[in-house]
Amino acid sequence: MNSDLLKISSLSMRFGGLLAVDNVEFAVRKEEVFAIIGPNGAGKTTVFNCIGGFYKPTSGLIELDGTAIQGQPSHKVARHGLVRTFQNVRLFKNLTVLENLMVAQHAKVKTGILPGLLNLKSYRRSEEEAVERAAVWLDFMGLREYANREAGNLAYGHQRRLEIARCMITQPRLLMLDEPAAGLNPQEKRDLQQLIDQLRREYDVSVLLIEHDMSLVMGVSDRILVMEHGKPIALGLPEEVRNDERVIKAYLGEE
Ligand SMILES: Nc1ncnc2c1ncn2[C@@H]1O[C@H](COP(=O)(O)OP(=O)(O)OP(=O)(O)O)[C@@H](O)[C@H]1O
Repeated sequence: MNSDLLKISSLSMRFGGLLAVDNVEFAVRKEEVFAIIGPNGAGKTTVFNCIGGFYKPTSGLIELDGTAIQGQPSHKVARHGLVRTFQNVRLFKNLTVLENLMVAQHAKVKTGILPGLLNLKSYRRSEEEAVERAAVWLDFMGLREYANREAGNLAYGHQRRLEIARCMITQPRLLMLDEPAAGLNPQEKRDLQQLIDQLRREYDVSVLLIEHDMSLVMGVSDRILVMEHGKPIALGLPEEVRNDERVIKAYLGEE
């Protein structure tokens, strides 16, 4: 049985004369939390952008459960069950918290102009179901009391949780988190670690994250890929990576 959900082979991305990602290979297993770390400019975000359909890789293969997805735009990639958050939270800031969760489900709600105008029963039912799903995620994330507040007015930590809820409500197979701990206080970081753990356990989702916060990475990841200058320099369990000479050198060299 193949337990790999996402498989990256010989991935390279060139920007003009710069080889930002140089022959990267790794696989994320089903229900695994997999982190990519590395000093600034190592190529982590570029790998993310290739996987998420924001960049067309110069070469290489990206497979999700056996289906090649490289070069597909992000909305198509999302249909395969791969969704992401962003380094700087991206929400519809003028919409309420609940509305953000409703918009995220547009692909599931039976919309279409005619059924909506006629207020058909099937349309109403599917909208009710979407509200019910949103309520479940509001509770799960501790955001119910903010349901009718504009997303842009939420505390930053809550915005981050809403962004993750907005991904999870689409029932993804792979959740990609781009520096989810950035801007969070120590308590919020501990909550985030618990949250990631819980999502994987209860929702069978694999998590791929980029993160600079080492305590979160070491605490939550099953395996870690370390990149430097576009190349993978280590891949293994947290304790293996932590003690790897090349990794220590890459990080010390940064300071
Ligand atoms: N769109 C782009 N055009 C040109 N160069 C780019 C582009 N995106 C990234 N780069 C370059 O590619 C290299 C890798 O950048 P990338 O953002 O992937 O690194 P990173 O590991 O995510 O860094 P950080 O931790 O600072 O976010 C850098 O030298 C960067 O300047």
